[in-house]
Amino acid sequence: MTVVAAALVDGDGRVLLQQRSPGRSMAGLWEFPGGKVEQGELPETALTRELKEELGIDTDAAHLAPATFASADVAGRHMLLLLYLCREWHGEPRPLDAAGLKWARPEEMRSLAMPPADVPLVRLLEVLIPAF
Ligand SMILES: Nc1nc2c([nH]c(=O)n2[C@H]2C[C@H](O)[C@@H](COP(=O)(O)OP(=O)(O)OP(=O)(O)O)O2)c(=O)[nH]1
Repeated sequence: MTVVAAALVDGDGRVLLQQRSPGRSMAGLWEFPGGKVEQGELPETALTRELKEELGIDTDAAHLAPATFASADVAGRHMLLLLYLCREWHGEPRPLDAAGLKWARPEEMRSLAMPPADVPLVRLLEVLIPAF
């Protein structure tokens, strides 16, 4: 399965995380907004769709910059997670599909419970989004 996710970065270098809702796999963990790419769908189209569904924001594929990826087994299935950086969007993110939203500096994410596949991604974000 291919999963696309976004690190939405604000003007202070903070990244938006959402908390997985009760009843879902990995409930309570903090993840990057996104989801599964559907059959025949372009990854950027899937991510734009997921960001609209989950956060109510509008994004343009031109503002989705490929950042890194994770390759991991999730519940017995292979998952390839493509992480994009996004610094421009329209609208105020709302938790339409999540238990909550949180803006966090990459170094703050180390103390948050996140899916195992996300841990190496966070290390890279610390480099990509320097403190200022
Ligand atoms: N959106 C997102 N998904 C992630 C991250 N890390 C990670 O392992 N995943 C996994 C969780 C899910 O298995 C899958 C994302 O698909 P989804 O969000 O559409 O999955 P879902 O909860 O509807 O379905 P399921 O896993 O309960 O079957 O990728 C992440 O940072 N963001």
